[in-house]
Amino acid sequence: MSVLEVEGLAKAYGGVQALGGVSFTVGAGELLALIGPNGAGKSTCFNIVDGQIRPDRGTVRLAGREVTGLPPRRMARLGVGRTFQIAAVFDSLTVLENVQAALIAARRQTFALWRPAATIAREEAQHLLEQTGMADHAGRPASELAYGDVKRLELAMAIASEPLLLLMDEPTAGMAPAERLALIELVKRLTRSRGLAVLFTEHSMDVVFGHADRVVVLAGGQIVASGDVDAIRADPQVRALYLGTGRAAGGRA
Ligand SMILES: Nc1ncnc2c1ncn2[C@@H]1O[C@H](COP(=O)(O)OP(=O)(O)OP(=O)(O)O)[C@@H](O)[C@H]1O
Repeated sequence: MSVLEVEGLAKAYGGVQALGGVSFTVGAGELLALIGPNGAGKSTCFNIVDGQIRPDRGTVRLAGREVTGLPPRRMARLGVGRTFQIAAVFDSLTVLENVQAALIAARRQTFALWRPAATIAREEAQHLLEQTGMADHAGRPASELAYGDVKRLELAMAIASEPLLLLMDEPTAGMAPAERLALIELVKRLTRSRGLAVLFTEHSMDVVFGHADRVVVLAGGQIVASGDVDAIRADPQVRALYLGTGRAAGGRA
């Protein structure tokens, strides 16, 4: 059974058909890239899957259960996590405290008065930092981190809630090429080791073609191609779509 199954998703804004009937699945342990030119409908698709907007038509199923149109809080509780282009970490907390806060929020725990906050979920937080290669930074304020480390911290926080599905909006935006590849390799390792399903948007084609298991290409709200990276790379429609952008297979100029 797929972790995420979307079928016939459609959404119009006034006269603009942002999505015109989109269907795809993401399985456990799979890294699926959703790519396409600006305005293709990627964000609309993400926003439907995490409950921020309701589709006009179509269904969203999570682990076999229909969840179409549920609000974001319910989606989050059912196992949909999301990271945004702009990292959402607390600058004034340490790296470890940020992950502790994410664990506490995920469990809807409150700070027990008789228990110092610093001890709550400390070991699990440390474990998550180890898994994301951030253990050496545990005691540093998040404000001091380099950008690539902020993204790794954000990833540790995102998996703290043990999502079934993680949506990642351009996870490597603003990173240097080597850093981009290191981050997506980490995402892929976590995807495999945790059996996570990851759906990500990405403008860097080196990231997509180097690491995605499958790619879905959207244009004008429709899927124009989907398949493994070799099939997508060779697809004449995809090549035509991206030709003239100055990159081998697309991307923001
Ligand atoms: N709230 C909105 N109101 C009106 N039109 C919208 C709204 N959100 C998106 N659109 C339109 O729907 C279409 C799809 O937009 P969407 O943001 O989903 O594309 P995208 O692939 O995420 O683009 P980008 O790569 O630029 O983020 C575009 O034509 C966009 O202008």
